[in-house]
Amino acid sequence: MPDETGDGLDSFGRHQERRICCSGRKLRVPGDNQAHQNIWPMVLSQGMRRQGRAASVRDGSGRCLMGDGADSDTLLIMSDHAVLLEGVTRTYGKGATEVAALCQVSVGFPRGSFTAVMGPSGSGKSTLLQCASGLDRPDSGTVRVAGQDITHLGEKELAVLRRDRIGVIFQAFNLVPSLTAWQNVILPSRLARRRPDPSRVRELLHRVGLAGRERHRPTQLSGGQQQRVAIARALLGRPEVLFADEPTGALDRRTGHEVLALLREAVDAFGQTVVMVTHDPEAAAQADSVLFLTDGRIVDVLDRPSADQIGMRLGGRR
Ligand SMILES: Nc1ncnc2c1ncn2[C@@H]1O[C@H](COP(=O)(O)OP(=O)(O)OP(=O)(O)O)[C@@H](O)[C@H]1O
Repeated sequence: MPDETGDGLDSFGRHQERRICCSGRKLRVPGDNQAHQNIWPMVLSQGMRRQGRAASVRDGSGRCLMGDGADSDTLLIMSDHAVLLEGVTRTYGKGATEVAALCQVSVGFPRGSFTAVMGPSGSGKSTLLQCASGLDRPDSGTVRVAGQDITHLGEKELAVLRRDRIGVIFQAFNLVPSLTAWQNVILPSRLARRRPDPSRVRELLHRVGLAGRERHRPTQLSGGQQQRVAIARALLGRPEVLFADEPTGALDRRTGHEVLALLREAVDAFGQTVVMVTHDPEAAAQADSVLFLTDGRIVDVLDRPSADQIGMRLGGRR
């Protein structure tokens, strides 16, 4: 198949097959002069073009998902991504201080999947999460959440989206200082006019190791405990997508395991989608796939790797 885009990809961006495998739905795409090709729509390596040359797209059972002339946009949406980034670029600063935090990143996170994002410090992991969750705007490219293009949404619409569909566990905890741990956990539900189930709130606080701390205010809690309040808060509403930036970084081993179990359960029992930045190979090994960033670009994806395999990929330190 000729490299028509000049960037190492054929007209269907098919080089992703070589290095991308995941829990996403596998589609079969007919090539020009080849039998049906399998492609993995979960992650599109940066630089993938919309070629729009697929004659038709069929799923594994041969059912036609897409007809003549439809473009790869349709293909991507049909593959049921909870979050989809296409050609996302985010640059900070200007001139001599300019930093390209993300360069043409295209990646899809399938509904009900758990993805870990890894890479060296400054490789763009947090920026990826911020752009994907609508907390930051890319300079170019698009971000879709549940099929909706959020790139140009106003602040009010973004706030509603984040309240109703997205949970974030970020390094800045954003707890309300005047509220107790319990009140902080239920605040988003209250704002969304939902009545939180007290037994679920109790269970979550217990599982993140905060039993007995329900009435403490943030200033009466350690940094790690404050983060755990934020984790319980993000999990309570069972959002469609959960973005977690180093959720276990400040936790002891036992609580870290419990938090990872909660994230895994969110995916397995409730079909939520989790995207988690971590530096810890043990934590990343809980995910369905691990995506590696370097200098703002996706450079590799591993499917269900072990902690040892992840350690090897990071530089053979294990
Ligand atoms: N607000 C900002 N202003 C200027 N530069 C920024 C800003 N935010 C991030 N950067 C730069 O963008 C690059 C990517 O940052 P980012 O925080 O996404 O990296 P990271 O992979 O999450 O790093 P770490 O693992 O250290 O948290 C870095 O070079 C960083 O210095």
